[in-house]
Amino acid sequence: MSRRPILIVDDVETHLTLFSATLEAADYEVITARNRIEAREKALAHQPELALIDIVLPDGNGIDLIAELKGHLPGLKPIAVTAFASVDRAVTAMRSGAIDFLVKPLDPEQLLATIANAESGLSIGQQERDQREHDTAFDGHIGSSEVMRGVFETINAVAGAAAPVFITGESGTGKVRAAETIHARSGFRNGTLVKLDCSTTAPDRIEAELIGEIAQMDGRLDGHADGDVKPGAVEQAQNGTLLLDEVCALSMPMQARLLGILQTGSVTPQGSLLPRPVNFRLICTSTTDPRAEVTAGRFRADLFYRLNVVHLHLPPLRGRGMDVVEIAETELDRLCAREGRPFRTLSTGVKAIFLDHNWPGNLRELMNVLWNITILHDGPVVEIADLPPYLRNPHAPQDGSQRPTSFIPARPDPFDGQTLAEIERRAIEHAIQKEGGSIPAAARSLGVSPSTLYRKLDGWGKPVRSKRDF
Ligand SMILES: Nc1ncnc2c1ncn2[C@@H]1O[C@H](COP(=O)(O)OP(=O)(O)OP(=O)(O)O)[C@@H](O)[C@H]1O
Repeated sequence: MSRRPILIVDDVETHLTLFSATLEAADYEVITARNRIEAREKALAHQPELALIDIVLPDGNGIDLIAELKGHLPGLKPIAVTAFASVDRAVTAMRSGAIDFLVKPLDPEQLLATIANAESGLSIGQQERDQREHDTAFDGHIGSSEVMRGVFETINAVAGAAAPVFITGESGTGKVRAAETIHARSGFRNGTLVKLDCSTTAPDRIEAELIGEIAQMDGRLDGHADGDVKPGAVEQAQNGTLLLDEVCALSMPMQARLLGILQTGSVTPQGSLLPRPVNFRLICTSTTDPRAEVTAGRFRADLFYRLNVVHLHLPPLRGRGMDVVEIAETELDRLCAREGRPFRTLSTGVKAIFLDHNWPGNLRELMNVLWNITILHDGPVVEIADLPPYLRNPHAPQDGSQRPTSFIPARPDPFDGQTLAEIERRAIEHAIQKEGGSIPAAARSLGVSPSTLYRKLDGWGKPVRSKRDF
C-alpha cells in the first residue's frame, strides 16, 4: 500500500539530512523544503499527509505556514518542531492547527513514534479540539478569571500532543486535576492514568513502584519468565499516562533511572535483565520550583529539560479574582445535592471573607471549608457564623495562639490501648482544633504540608470537626 509522503520544512541542512534519513530508513517517502515558499509549492504539488515544520524559518514564521497549509490542505497533519526555548510558540502552533510538536534535538525514536501516532490518529485532531474550545464546561474545572482561561486554553492546546507536561503550583491548586483532564483529552485516554506520589512513597519502595520488580517465588528471585514480573507504574501506564506527583522528591539515583527510561523507551524491572519497551505520556507535578531545585543541584538539569517540554503553572486561588466565589457556589450546590443538605447560596459577608482570605491551602482548603459547613450547619444561606473560627475572625487569637510545636497529650496516659493510626488522628484533630479549623495552620504547627493533612482527612472520609465537636 503506497503512503502519501511526509514534508519536512527546515532551513538547516544537517537537520533535513538527519530527519530524512531516519524516516526513509523506516520506509517513508520524504520531500524536503528549506523555506516557506518552497514548502507551499511542494505541499500543493505532492499533497503530503504529514508535515514536520520548524517554527523558525528564514522567510517567515512556521506557525503562519501551518495555518496557511491547513487552509489549502485541510486533511494535512502538521507537526511543529521547536527548540526548548520556544515551547510557548509550540503551544501557539498547536492552536494554529499543528496536531503535535517535537523538541530539538530530535531523538530518532521519538520522531518515529510521533509520526506513527499521527498516522494512527492518536493525536487529537484540530476539529475535535475546536469543538472542545466551544464547550462552556471545562471538565468540571470551575473559574472564569482571565488567568484560568489561559490555563484551560493551554490544557486544551497541549492535551492532544504526546509531549511531556510539567505542572507547577502551590499545594491544592489543582495540579492533579489538570493532569487528569489532559489525560482524558489526550490520545492516551484509552490507556490508564497511573499516579505515583514521589514524596510519600517509601524511599526503599520507590524504585520497585516505578520500574517494577521480579515477584518473589518460594523465597528466591526468579526473573526469567515474563509472568514473574510485577509491573511498576511505568508499565501499568502502557499506552496511557504516567503521572509523577512531586517529581522533585525523587533521589538522584531515581532521577537517573527515570532519565534512562525516557532515553531508551524501555524499562528493566528490578532483578530482571530484560528491557521491556514502553510507550506512555508523562506528566509531572511539583509544588516546589523545579528550576530552583536544578540550581541547587538537587534535580538533574538534563532530566528537567526532558520533563519540562510544556510548562503549565496553576496560580494560587488568591490570584484568581472572583473564581473563589464561583467555585464555592458551584461546589456548595454539588455537596448539598450529594449530602441532601439545604444550602442554596452564600451571604454577602461570606463572599467578602472568601475574597479577602489568602487561602494557603488553595482549592483543597476551600473544599474542606464547604464540606464542613454543609455537614455541620443548616441553610438556606451560608452565614459568617457558619464559617470555621479562623475564617470568621481571622485577626483574633485562636485557642492555639501559642501554637503547639508538638502534640501535648490532654490525658495522663493518652496512648494507652491506642494504635499508632489513632494517635496520629488525635494529634491531627487536636492541632486543627487549636488552629480554629485552619488546616494550613495546623499543618504548619505539625511540621507537615497541608496536602498531607488533606489527604489524611480525605482518607478518613469526613470533614474536619468544628471546635464544638471536640
Ligand atoms: N478548577 C477547579 N474547579 C473545581 N475544583 C477544582 C479545580 N481545581 C481543583 N479542584 C479541586 O480541588 C482539590 C485539589 O485539587 P488537586 O488535588 O488537583 O490539587 P494539587 O495541586 O494536586 O494538590 P497537592 O499539591 O496538595 O497534591 C480537588 O478536590 C480538586 O477536585
